Amino acid sequence: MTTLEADIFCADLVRIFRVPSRSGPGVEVQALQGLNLRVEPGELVALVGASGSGKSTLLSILSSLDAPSAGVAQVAGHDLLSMKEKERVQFRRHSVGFVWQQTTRNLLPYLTAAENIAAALVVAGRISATERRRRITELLDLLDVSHCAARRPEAMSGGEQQRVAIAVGLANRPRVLLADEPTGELDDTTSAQVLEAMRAVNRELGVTTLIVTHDPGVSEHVARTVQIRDGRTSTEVLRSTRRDQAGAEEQIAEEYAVLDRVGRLQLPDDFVAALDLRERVRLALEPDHVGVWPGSPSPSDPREDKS
Ligand SMILES: Nc1ncnc2c1ncn2[C@@H]1O[C@H](COP(=O)(O)OP(=O)(O)OP(=O)(O)O)[C@@H](O)[C@H]1O
Repeated sequence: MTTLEADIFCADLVRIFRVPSRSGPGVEVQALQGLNLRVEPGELVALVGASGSGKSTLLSILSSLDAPSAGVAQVAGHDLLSMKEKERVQFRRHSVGFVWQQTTRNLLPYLTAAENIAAALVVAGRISATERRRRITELLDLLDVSHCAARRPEAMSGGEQQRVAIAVGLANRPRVLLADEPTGELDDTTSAQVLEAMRAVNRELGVTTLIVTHDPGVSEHVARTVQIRDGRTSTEVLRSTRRDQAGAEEQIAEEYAVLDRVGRLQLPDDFVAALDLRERVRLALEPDHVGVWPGSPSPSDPREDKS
């Protein structure tokens, strides 16, 4: 296991919440159960999971708002478990940018778009007025919201607010951009525009981007989607484009299961349902793959055919 060059690296990450109870010793909720995730510099990854799967818990840890109970968590070269307060402030100002679902968390309501970006620049350190103006213009152009420069959030659409929020998140040239349900409050068309904007900044600035969402539709906009289930990453879908024999472009989506360090993997729900797999399955090691069959012998089992 190596963290070399990864911009986001989690290994065996565990987060346990202790919930007190008046009548007894209380209960423990294991929100993350040994999560593994590696995101390379410049990647754009969507982390998709149902409600309660651990998405917000992971994002709180990656953004240093919360600390894990055990495991390894590193972002942009910072070790989140050993980080002291001074480093945490630097980390949040310079190494990561954030885009949250609620606009009120992203933008100050009494400032215009340009002033919101200026505020992020000023908080992070000394910057000349000329450089500040240049950076604001550059970011508003990049996110295609120059027309919102002098508007407050209340005078912008939901999609414009989120694109300005991305500009604010990128103001101090972070290595990593973390987005929590950035399209959660938007309709489908506007969501697609915001995701396209994130793709553009990822492509043009090379900023490593992690989008956390419950919306499986996001996976159509990114090359890599990681599924989180029960506090663990379970499967991944990798999308690529290739040319068929006639030279036409075709989109390919391939599903992979995540194998953890001790050899565990989760089968996708639809695979389990299709073969009615339950309780135990039969395994066979073949020269180039592992076969998985329902526990009871079935006519489709190749080993049955041989006998
Ligand atoms: N502060 C807390 N105290 C106790 N349990 C918690 C706490 N925060 C989260 N949990 C539990 O941890 C699990 C994961 O929660 P989390 O909020 O990370 O899921 P999520 O995937 O973000 O869900 P949603 O999409 O609904 O926000 C859930 O069972 C949740 O009830």
